[in-house]
Amino acid sequence: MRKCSCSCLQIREHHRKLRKEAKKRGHKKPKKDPGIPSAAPFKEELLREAEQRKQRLEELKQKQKLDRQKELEKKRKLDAKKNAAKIKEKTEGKESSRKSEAKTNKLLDKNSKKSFCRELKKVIEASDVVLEVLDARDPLGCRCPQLEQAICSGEDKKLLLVLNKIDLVPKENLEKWLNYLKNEFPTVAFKSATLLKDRTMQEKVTKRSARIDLSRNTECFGSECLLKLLQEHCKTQNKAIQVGVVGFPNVGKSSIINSLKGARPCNVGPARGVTKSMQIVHIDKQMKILDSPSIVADPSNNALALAMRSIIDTGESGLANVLEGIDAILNHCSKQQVMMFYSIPDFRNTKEFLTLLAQKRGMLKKGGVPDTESIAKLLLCDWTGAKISYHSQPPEYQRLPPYLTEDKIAEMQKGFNLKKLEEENTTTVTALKYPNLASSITFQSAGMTNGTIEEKVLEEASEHENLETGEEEEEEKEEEENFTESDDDQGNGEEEEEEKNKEKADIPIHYPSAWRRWQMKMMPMILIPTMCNEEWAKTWLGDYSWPLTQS
Ligand SMILES: Nc1nc2c(ncn2[C@@H]2O[C@H](COP(=O)(O)OP(=O)(O)OP(=O)(O)O)[C@@H](O)[C@H]2O)c(=O)[nH]1
Repeated sequence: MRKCSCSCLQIREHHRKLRKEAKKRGHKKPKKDPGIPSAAPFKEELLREAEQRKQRLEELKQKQKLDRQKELEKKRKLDAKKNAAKIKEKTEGKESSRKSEAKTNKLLDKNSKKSFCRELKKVIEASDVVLEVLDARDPLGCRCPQLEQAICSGEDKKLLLVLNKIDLVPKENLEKWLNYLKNEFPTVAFKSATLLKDRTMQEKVTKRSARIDLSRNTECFGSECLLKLLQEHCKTQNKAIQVGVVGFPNVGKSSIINSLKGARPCNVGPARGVTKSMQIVHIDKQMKILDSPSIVADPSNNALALAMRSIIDTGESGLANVLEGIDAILNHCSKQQVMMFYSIPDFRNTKEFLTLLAQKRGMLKKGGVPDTESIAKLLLCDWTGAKISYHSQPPEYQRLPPYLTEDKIAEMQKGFNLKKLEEENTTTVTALKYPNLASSITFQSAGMTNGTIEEKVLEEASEHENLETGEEEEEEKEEEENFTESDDDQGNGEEEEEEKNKEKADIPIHYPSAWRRWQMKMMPMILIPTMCNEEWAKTWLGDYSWPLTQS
């Protein structure tokens, strides 16, 4: 008992202390709402009202909560929209930069095509004799009727055909072609030296000669025959002559010049379009040889001609052309032979062929995906390069092109010792090793390839293209504008609604306490009768009733 009374006292003492300290700090306890006195009239009504008000308050709170949630959702949506817009801007930026890149590429392409034309024209105009270089694997496909016509129509110009890369076709096929071509223009069988000695090469050769036999690549065939032919013509002319070397890309123009010179003054490579401008090479006092950039293939050519004879853009934008090119090549070859040559199983289409080949050669992208694009580019280079052996057959019936009459043929042959040429050709043919017919892929030529010789033609084509691309761009712009306008309209409507909701949510709500509300309600009931009746006032208000009663 004692213990308990002691602890009670201590607690009371503690509470007193706390109250004292609070008083000192001036902190008063908040007054409690006394509520409605139980004797008050209309109590139940007031309580009901209070209940209703509570309910309304709850509803309002709920509504405000919902509004806030809506607002948050809208904010989130807006943020998402902004982010999407940013991403779109970025991608559009990239796209536009890609577009501009493509445009510049196109421009470069156009400019280079123009300069190729210009340089080729210079070479043709400056030449007394023009050598049209043909790839022995598809001689007809390497002939350009526009070029031949331009030379035939010019006075005192001679045109010779040089059948290059004869080491890549079967002997019997080569002979057939020589017999066919000699009926139109004097033709020289040729095999260029593909690995010519310069200082760096000599070092390599001495180091590696023990292992690799380079004689096949360093030796050239037909150069003596060609040089003799040109020198004889030079004698008949009684002046120094200039010999232009022309042809489609990769036919071996520069390699022929290097072989004639016995050195490497001209750049050679497996890529197309290595030579970009006219290059003069002095053979002797009487003869200069002019290297030229390739003939620009006309876009109106069929897919095969474009694949084999044009400088295809191997960038991203030109990928479709590369695949189309491979497709065209495969369609013009014997499938069985292609399968044998590449040692791959049967394939249904070009894509499958490229996939199989990429897998076989280990050309894989990240995750082991076959790199079909790279293998396609490589193949395209291979088919005009220095390795693959394929052959096409000359047409059964020889039909002369319209610009080539019998008289013109005789005129072109004049001044050349054709008998000697034939003899020299046969010695060249017999001196070389050839692939056998079975191992060489049979290829179906697409015929002569149209080329663009005149710069004017290119300009007209580019103007036409510009007009088309301009129209396309305008259409794109219009579409974009329509899209953004409709987007803006939607956005404005939503924003207005949001603002209205915000205004509604911002209205402050003050709720008086229950006691205050009771007072307010009861005030007129007390005041009106007291103002009218002195007795009532005295009983209700006592001494405070005098100002009311006096008035
Ligand atoms: N097997 C073989 N390959 C050759 C022969 N002549 C040229 N080549 C190869 O063919 C490819 C193209 O040779 P280029 O001399 O650069 O051909 P181009 O016509 O000057 O090429 P562009 O300058 O691009 O027009 C090179 O890889 C040469 O090594 C040849 O007689 N036999």
